[in-house]
Amino acid sequence: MIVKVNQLVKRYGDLLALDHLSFEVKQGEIFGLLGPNGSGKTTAINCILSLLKYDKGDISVFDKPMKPEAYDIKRDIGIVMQEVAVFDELTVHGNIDYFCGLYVSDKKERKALVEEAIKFVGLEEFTKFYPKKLSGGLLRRLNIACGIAHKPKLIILDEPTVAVDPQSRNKILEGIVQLNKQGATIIYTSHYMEEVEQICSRIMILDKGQVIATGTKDELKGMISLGEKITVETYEITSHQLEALKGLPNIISVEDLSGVLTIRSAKGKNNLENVLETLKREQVSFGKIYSELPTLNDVFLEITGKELRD
Ligand SMILES: Nc1ncnc2c1ncn2[C@@H]1O[C@H](COP(=O)(O)OP(=O)(O)OP(=O)(O)O)[C@@H](O)[C@H]1O
Repeated sequence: MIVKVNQLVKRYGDLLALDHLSFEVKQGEIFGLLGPNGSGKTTAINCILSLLKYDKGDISVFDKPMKPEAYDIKRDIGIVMQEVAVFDELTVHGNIDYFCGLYVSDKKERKALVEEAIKFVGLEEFTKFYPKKLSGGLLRRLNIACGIAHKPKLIILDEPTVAVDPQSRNKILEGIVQLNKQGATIIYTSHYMEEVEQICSRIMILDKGQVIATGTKDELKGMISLGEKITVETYEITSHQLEALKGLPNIISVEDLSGVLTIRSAKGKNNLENVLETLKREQVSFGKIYSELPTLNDVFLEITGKELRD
């Protein structure tokens, strides 16, 4: 096991930030930690890294107990924290070389690793730039290069795409998948469900320091009753017509919000076909109609009763 967290409890004064949290990260996974702001993601990461003292529980990394002085373990971990942490006095190249140098003393080996990291995050044209001259997205990419240049076995990224432009965001996500393909196990925290769905092989959903659910995205979606969400833009709909839709098989709910119908149905075949037939039969005039599968937000909503997004 790459990481094992057992019954972790962390309090900040009266606030219970982690409430008997247990989970495991296996070799080769991109493990997603998904939760709204304040759910305890950063606290969990800081405990795993022994940056934070906790009240109860055990943590092991690479099957060894994790402690503040476990330098042999720390050497094989790459960290990309939420806050960009680079030196303003050093150039892009200088920063990556500095951080890589903390782990790799051989000059020739380090030179190759630094070059590779620069190429990897696509900062070739900016190697002589100082951090202050970089855009937010490029700065994040530099932050990532500093965390991964020494080729760690475990890479922990805490919300690396917050406030990043779409181009850099895609570059970062592609890069994470690439690092994983090259053999690194990844822990990825985010409150963006789309990103987590896109890249993570397994996802743990956190809320108020507790595990809400864990599984692949399909397993998580299979845990809820919602199977499909059909949206219909109607011009006008009578209560009789609404009742006809509500009476269809597998329907969970039909909501009418100023002419936009949201029809939620349980897993089952032909939901869209049945809705279309009913609209036609009941002579409901409508514009757009589209069907969507459940998202991780729907999973969160059904389990906790609130939205994942703030
Ligand atoms: N140093 C601290 N002192 C007191 N409370 C804290 C401290 N750090 C975090 N908290 C609180 O602990 C809870 C968990 O915070 P944490 O930062 O771990 O959540 P998060 O899921 O990482 O959120 P975000 O996405 O906003 O970073 C929150 O209620 C937060 O306000």
